[in-house]
Amino acid sequence: MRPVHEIDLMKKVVVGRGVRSKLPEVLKELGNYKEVAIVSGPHVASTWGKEIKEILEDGGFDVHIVIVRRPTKDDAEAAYEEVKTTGSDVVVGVGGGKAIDAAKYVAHKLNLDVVSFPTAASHDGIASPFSSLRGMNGPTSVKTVAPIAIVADTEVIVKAPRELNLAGVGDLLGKFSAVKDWRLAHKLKGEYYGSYAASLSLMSAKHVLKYLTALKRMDEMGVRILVEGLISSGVAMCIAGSSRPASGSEHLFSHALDIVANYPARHGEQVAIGSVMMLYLYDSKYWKKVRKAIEVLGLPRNAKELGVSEDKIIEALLIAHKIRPERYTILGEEGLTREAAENLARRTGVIGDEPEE
Ligand SMILES: NC(=O)C1=CN([C@@H]2O[C@H](COP(=O)(O)OP(=O)(O)OC[C@H]3O[C@@H](n4cnc5c(N)ncnc54)[C@H](OP(=O)(O)O)[C@@H]3O)[C@@H](O)[C@H]2O)C=CC1
Ligand SMILES: O=C(CO)COP(=O)(O)O
Ligand SMILES: [Zn+2]
Repeated sequence: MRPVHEIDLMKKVVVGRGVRSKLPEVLKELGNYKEVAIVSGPHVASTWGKEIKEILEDGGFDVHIVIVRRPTKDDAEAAYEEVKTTGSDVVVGVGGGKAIDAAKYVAHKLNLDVVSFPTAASHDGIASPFSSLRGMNGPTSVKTVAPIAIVADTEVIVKAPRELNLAGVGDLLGKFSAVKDWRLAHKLKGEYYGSYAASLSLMSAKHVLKYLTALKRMDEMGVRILVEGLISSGVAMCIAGSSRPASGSEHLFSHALDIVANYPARHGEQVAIGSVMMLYLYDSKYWKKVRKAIEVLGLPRNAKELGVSEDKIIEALLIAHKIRPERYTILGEEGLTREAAENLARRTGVIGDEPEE
């Protein structure tokens, strides 16, 4: 039990078709803002970013677009310097994970509110108080600030590249193992465990299995289900005050793969495969369910489809436990032996020809 538990949550969530037109009224409802900094990537800035700027200007705001090219601390710092010179009083992140992470970073440094306007639903950072930027302390996310509002326009997100949105589904599938790891750490190490946050996170993964057909279609209904799942997971992190409910050994595997193979695939694609392997270690029936879901959705199933060599998978499995030693998981303190890692990857079909039936 924690003596004091503070929770920062968003105040407003607007999800639906065409809700970008509601941005001015959402901002007016939340604060007395006048100058808006839109933080966006170069491609999105010239498409959706431009349209959002016009919508906000029509709503009476002064708007500055600040471009972030790479998901690095240096680029986020440059964005911070630029936003500072504009004198903006609110930040709106418009884009995929990179833009929203940078927007949260900038807002945190300037002590401003930040609104999340995802143009792709590629992971649960769209709703969490964490940013994942290269060049920070290691590959894991760092605490920045929770968005004060999320405005998710399904008409926008449905037009994002399908692989980006599918990666968001993969990130949600990771919650099956993440929550198991959290519970394990509570039982074995006495770590704080919040059952409400854990349930919320787990529910987002269960929703994926329940609504697999709509998610496979990834039409506006699918996008809505996905966004709601990502928000649910983001809220779980807000409640827990850490990414613990949403990130366990499957995320460690993904972070390790980013290190050994230099960011070979999308976050959620790696996490989903990691979850299959970690659930196998738990001897959970869910390893096959998650594997089946991956197959149905068309997410990468193995090393080849991820675009990495089988050796890199093994290397990642061998170092995963060292990434965040303070967060106990099924990988334990010593990690896996090479033989165990190879067996695990082979039996789950991540390397080799066929998974175990
Ligand atoms: N905060 C967190 O908890 C987490 C954060 N991350 C971080 O998130 C980032 C990955 O996010 P992800 O969304 O996959 O990648 P990006 O934000 O890099 O987006 C990928 C590409 O898609 C483009 N794009 C975005 N939306 C659209 C759209 N609607 N139509 C067409 N193109 C679009 C982007 O354009 P443009 O170039 O204009 O941006 C970019 O070129 C990484 O930096 C990773 O570290 C990962 C996991 C968790
Ligand atoms: O991706 C995340 C949750 O889905 C954040 O996880 P990390 O804190 O491990 O970076
Ligand atoms: Zn994740």
